[in-house]
This record gives sequence, structure tokens and C-alpha cells, in this order.
Amino acid sequence: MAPEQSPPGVRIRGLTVVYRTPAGELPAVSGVDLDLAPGTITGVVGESGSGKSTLALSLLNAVQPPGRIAAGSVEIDGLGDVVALGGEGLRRARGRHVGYVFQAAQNSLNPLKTVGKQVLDLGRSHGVEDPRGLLADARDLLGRMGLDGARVLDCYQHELSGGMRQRVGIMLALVLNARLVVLDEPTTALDMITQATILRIVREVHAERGLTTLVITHDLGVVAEVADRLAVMYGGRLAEQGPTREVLAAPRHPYTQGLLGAIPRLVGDIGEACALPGRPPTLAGIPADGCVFRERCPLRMDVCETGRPPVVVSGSRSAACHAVREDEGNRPAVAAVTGEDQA
Ligand SMILES: Nc1ncnc2c1ncn2[C@@H]1O[C@H](COP(=O)(O)OP(=O)(O)OP(=O)(O)O)[C@@H](O)[C@H]1O
Repeated sequence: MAPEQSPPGVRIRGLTVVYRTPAGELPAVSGVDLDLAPGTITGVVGESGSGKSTLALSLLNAVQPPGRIAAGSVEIDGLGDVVALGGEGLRRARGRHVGYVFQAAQNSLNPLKTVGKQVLDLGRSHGVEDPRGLLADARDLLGRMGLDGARVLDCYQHELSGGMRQRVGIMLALVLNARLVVLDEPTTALDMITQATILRIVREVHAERGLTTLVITHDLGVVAEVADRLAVMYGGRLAEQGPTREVLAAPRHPYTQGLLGAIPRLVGDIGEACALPGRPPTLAGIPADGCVFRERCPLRMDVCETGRPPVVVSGSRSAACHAVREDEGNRPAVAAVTGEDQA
């Protein structure tokens, strides 16, 4: 049973997360401001290495060495600033307040224990006093997701398909009644039909249990399917954010335009899809000054070399780009990013 209190809001401010490397500490997330409104689904999208998982782990203050949160705050309603939390308070918050479905959750179950045993272990580690009630909740949740809950609780990981394991991962994130849920790449490695099923389940469970949900993905299609709001990351920074439909209908940041332009269409001229030129930067390759996207940007200007792009806000949208003007309220100067590397 879902608890009665309302879903939590989250306010991330000035979040910077660094990893220690041979070249010193380098930022994987740099000065990120992001709000998750209570009861909404936010999608964070970007290519591999853009800092999405690091941002997601910060919601639990769970960045592991050689990484650390170097600056900023993550305020979660009912918990406070999790960056300042430590020890037992943090351990209890994980699971009870914030449920996390890890990347490749399909493969992260314990192969030596049945699902039911893993539910009981989770309950014990959080001091749950009614293990039978917990198992009943787990069974109900699995049933809600279209599975035979009693049977799945008796299964080992190898007896379940990828889609079933992913549902078990979602159940484990929710069974302690967390109201803030983070799903890292929830559909990667699943076939198309199973992906669609999992996304429908994410939407339904989100609405029924009254959650605040963060979905991390490299796939704009996933975000388009489930998210109310969309945040686009590149090189550890937020390039653009806003209501999903508005951003997808009229992307303002050249990176968002490039991501959209790279999606092959099912109908029409397949040759119209145009891969973004170049590759996303590695940690050591992220420029310390100026715009982190400039190497791949068709709108590159002199100011992009040295000036950090201003965050241009208009209505409920924002974009961090020298080429975006507040009064434009739409795309920067070119209609679409072409495939030509002009950097
Ligand atoms: N333990 C680590 N040590 C050093 N660098 C790391 C570590 N973990 C991540 N990084 C680096 O931090 C940057 C951001 O990584 P992160 O995993 O957050 O990105 P991502 O967008 O989630 O990518 P992916 O989709 O591939 O997981 C990358 O350049 C990555 O190589």
C-alpha cells in the first residue's frame, strides 16, 4: 500500500561532482540546477558519459570514490539536503525515501537468492517489523505489473526474463514505499515490445502510487514516452530543460537539435537522419572554460571559447547557449544541426 503523504519535490542547486583521475579531480557534473516538481516524471537525457548516472547517484549522496560531491545541494522534501546527510540517516533514506533502479537492473539481482528472500533481506536491513506484510506488498506490486507475484517471489534470477527482472527491480525500489524513484536506463537491453511494457508500467506505477520520478536515459524516445519534463545533459552540464513536448517540438539548444536530428524516422526519407558529428568528450577532454559543446556545434562563435554560456530562461524552459536569445523563444539561428563538422 502506498503511504498517504504527498510526493516529494527535489531542488538541485549548483551541483558539482568530481572524479579523481591521474590528471587531478575533474568534474563529471558541473554546476547543475534542476528541480523535480512533486508528482512529475523528469527525464534526463544525453549521450554516454554526459554525467547522467553521476547526477542520479547524487540524489542519494551515493557517489562512490574516486568520486565526490564537491559543491552544491540536493534538497529533498522530508529529508533536507542529502549532501549533508551521512551514516545511518543516509542509509535509511535509501530505500525508504528514495528508491533506485540501477542501470542494468536486469542483471543486478543476487543470483543465489530467490526474489522473496531478497525482499526479506531488504526489509531486515531497514528494520521492517512485519516481513509477511512486506512480502504481501511485494506480491501485490508484482501483480500490479502483470506478473504472478507469488511465483516470482519463489524464483531465482535465472528463471526470469529480462523484462521480468526489470519489473522485480522496480518492485524492490518501491516496496519500502519510497516516493522518490530514480530509474537509470530502465529499458536498455530489452527488446522493443518489452521496452514498451516497462514504460507503460513506469507511467502507471508513478500515477497510482503518487511518485516523483527521475528517469535517466540516452534514448529520447523513452523520455518522449514517459516524461513530463526533459533535461538534456552534455559534458556534465545541463544544456536545455523544459516541458518534454515543447522541447521536442522546438528544441533551442544546438545539442538538443542534434540529438533529435540523429533519430532515424520510421517513415519518410531514412537518409534525413543525421548523426551528430564528433563524439562526446571524456572527462579529461571537457573544456574548463567556455561552452563544453562548442567542438561539435555548428553555431560556434568566438565567445563560446571563453564564456560559459548564460542560462537563458523563457517561461518554463531554459537553455544554456550563447546563440539562444530570450526574446527569440525558439531555436537559434539555424533551422537544424547539419551533419557537417564545422568545428
Ligand atoms: N569511477 C569513476 N572514475 C573516473 N571517472 C568516472 C567514474 N565514473 C564515471 N566517470 C566519468 O564521469 C563521466 C560521467 O559518467 P556517467 O556514468 O555519470 O555518465 P552517463 O551519462 O551516465 O553515461 P552512461 O550512459 O555511459 O552511464 C564520464 O566521463 C565517466 O567516464
